Amino acid sequence: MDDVAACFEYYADLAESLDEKQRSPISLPMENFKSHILKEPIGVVGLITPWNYPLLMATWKVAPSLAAGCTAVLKPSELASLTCLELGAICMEVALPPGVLNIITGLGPEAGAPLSSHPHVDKVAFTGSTETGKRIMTAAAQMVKPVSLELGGKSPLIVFDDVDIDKAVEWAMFGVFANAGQVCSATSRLLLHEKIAKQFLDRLVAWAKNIKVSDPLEEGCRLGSVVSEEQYEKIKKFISTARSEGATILCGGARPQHLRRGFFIEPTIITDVSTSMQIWREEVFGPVICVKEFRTESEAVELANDTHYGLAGAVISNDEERCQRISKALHSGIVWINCSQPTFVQAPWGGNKRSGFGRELGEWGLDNYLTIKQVTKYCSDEPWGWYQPPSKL
Ligand SMILES: NC(=O)c1ccc[n+]([C@@H]2O[C@H](COP(=O)([O-])OP(=O)(O)OC[C@H]3O[C@@H](n4cnc5c(N)ncnc54)[C@H](O)[C@@H]3O)[C@@H](O)[C@H]2O)c1
Ligand SMILES: N=C(N)NCCCC=O
Repeated sequence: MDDVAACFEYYADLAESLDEKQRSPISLPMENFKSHILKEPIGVVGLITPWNYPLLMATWKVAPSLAAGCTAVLKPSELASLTCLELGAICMEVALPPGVLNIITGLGPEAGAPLSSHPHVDKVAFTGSTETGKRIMTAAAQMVKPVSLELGGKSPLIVFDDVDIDKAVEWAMFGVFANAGQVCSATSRLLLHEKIAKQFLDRLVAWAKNIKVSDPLEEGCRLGSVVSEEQYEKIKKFISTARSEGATILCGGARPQHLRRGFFIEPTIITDVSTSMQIWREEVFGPVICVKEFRTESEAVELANDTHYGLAGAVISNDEERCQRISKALHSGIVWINCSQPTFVQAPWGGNKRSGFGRELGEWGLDNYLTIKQVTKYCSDEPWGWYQPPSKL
């Protein structure tokens, strides 16, 4: 909730500085022309959002689109619509003019799809799965409608042999067990330098077993249930497929014994993974991490980039130059050094490859909802002189 409020405050400030930036001049090579730009709202925007962080994901779109001067139609996930409806109630309370923010609930094909194909919706901003992203892009293409897509990921975390093991273990856990792993940028592929792999995994298992798995309303809870039965079954299937493909479930993999009800899954660590396995290639969106070892920096980078996704990547090492090299080498929109997941409204957020395109947050998040117009004026008293004037006989 703090992040939601901070996001609205941040874009309220950017809306004001946008006014100051209007009419900024473009320098031209001819003196008899003057040019400036106008940043204008793109129009009516369709905002389609997922169920993980349901209000925050909606806010990342609602706040900048309204700050840009757009009107918006928000379609939250059918699995988690209530906080967005509450946002609507707050907008009414603060007298946002009717029609500026519209919220429609419903299933994707019924309530979401019409936004991507509607001729009066000028842009669609989508966060969700890669499969749905493709559908939205296809529908929008028929109208040549711009889209921005924040899709899934299978982000790597690379740990070198010069680190403080316990500190690195904690970031590895935060990277994939926070929010029960239902985080698009979760660092769900752990790459360990072979020299520390055994020691690291021993510590990781010990820390993971120490996580309090409970009803999130209980004091000290660090892992709650996943969102739905469907998601629960999907995650269990990923784990059983990994096992049948020959991987080792080093820890977790099942329902915690003390929780008979609810869609709870233990923090799960999977080793003996090969790059052809499903668990290495596909997004789980659950508290499941898979592990591989590497020997050299170039091998680590190659493994890290061995994915169709490109949302985030992380590296933990005490060698600053190595971290800088790896930041450049990773094919992702976000790189974390010596941490995983911290997210700031000021910094751009988004992916490459099948993790989508476009950037949310920061000034880039506002640009998503603006279109740029050039205004160019001829300011000489002389005629243009390209054609011969008809002779005045
Ligand atoms: N990159 C990011 O910033 C980010 C953030 C959060 C979640 N995600 C991704 O979201 C996914 C999980 O969320 P999900 O299960 O809600 O995704 P989803 O793609 O199933 O649904 C997302 C939204 O799209 C709607 N939708 C479904 N079909 C549609 C269609 N044909 N046309 C228009 N809208 C349609 C849904 O109703 C929902 O509101 C994961 O893959 C995750 O990685 C990405
Ligand atoms: N740390 C935060 N707030 N992460 C949000 C990640 C959104 C993607 O699912």
